[in-house]
Amino acid sequence: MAFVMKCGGSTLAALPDAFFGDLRDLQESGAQPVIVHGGGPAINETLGQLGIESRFEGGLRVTDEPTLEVVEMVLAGRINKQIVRRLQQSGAKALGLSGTDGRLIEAKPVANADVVGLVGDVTGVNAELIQGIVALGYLPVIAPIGIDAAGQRYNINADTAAGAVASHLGVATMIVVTDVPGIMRTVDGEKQVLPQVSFAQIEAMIASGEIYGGMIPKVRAAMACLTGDVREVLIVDGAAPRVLSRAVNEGNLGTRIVRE
Ligand SMILES: Nc1ncnc2c1ncn2[C@@H]1O[C@H](COP(=O)(O)OP(=O)(O)O)[C@@H](O)[C@H]1O
Ligand SMILES: CC(=O)N[C@@H](CCC(=O)OP(=O)(O)O)C(=O)O
Repeated sequence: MAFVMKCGGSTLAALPDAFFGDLRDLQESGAQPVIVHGGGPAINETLGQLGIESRFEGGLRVTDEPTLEVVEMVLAGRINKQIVRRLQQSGAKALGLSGTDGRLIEAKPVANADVVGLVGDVTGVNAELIQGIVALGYLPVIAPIGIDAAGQRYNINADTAAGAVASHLGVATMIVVTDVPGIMRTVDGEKQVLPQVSFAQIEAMIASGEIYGGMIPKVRAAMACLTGDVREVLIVDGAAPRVLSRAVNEGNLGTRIVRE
């Protein structure tokens, strides 16, 4: 029972060892996790250190050549290897790759490339390569950099990349691990987690501003991947104890988005 887990940069640094132990247990029990990770805050940090200004348009980082150089360095280098090391420390077998390795993530420029630059949409995923790595007993850890036929690389939002990997692999579940307990709504001045949301509710919450910023690419990626084999997307908090095994085995935490 394979599943794709997207791990956001918002929560990566704070994830406890137990989170990786949980992944090891799931791998050992035959659950076949595949990880796609982000790293937005770490990219911001390095861009800042290098004095490169950065901004977002509609949730996507405006990416020119020097920015892309840093995005690849941070995601495919520092963050990807950090996750692989932590998994290995927990006793899991992990293999880190960027979306350019083995043409794992094929991409094309996004529709508004004139505004955001070298940002990609996924056109294909080398599912055979991922399945081969899983069959060897390794947990694939994928950085969201894409490549086109001409060899041009692209910066891809990690939620978008994870949704595309889930679709192309044909897994039933995608789990989005972030720094909030799910999609929240304020009712009578009190913040509540929505256990389930419909596509219509999502659109209404985006329109009203109740879903904003980094949550927008998550819900868009969720709705986009809930078309083929993918049956559910769970948005959960990385800091919650045993969050992954509870999501996989019980399913009743965070916010669930299902196919309509
Ligand atoms: N309705 C909402 N419920 C919960 N979080 C929301 C909502 N709308 C926007 N957000 C924001 O989305 C953030 C998660 O997105 P982001 O920071 O991009 O995380 P990640 O790095 O995990 O992708 C939350 O920390 C919160 O600030
Ligand atoms: C095009 C685009 O915006 N790419 C993202 C890739 C990393 C990412 O998505 O990281 P999080 O999951 O931590 O947000 C970026 O440059 O920040």
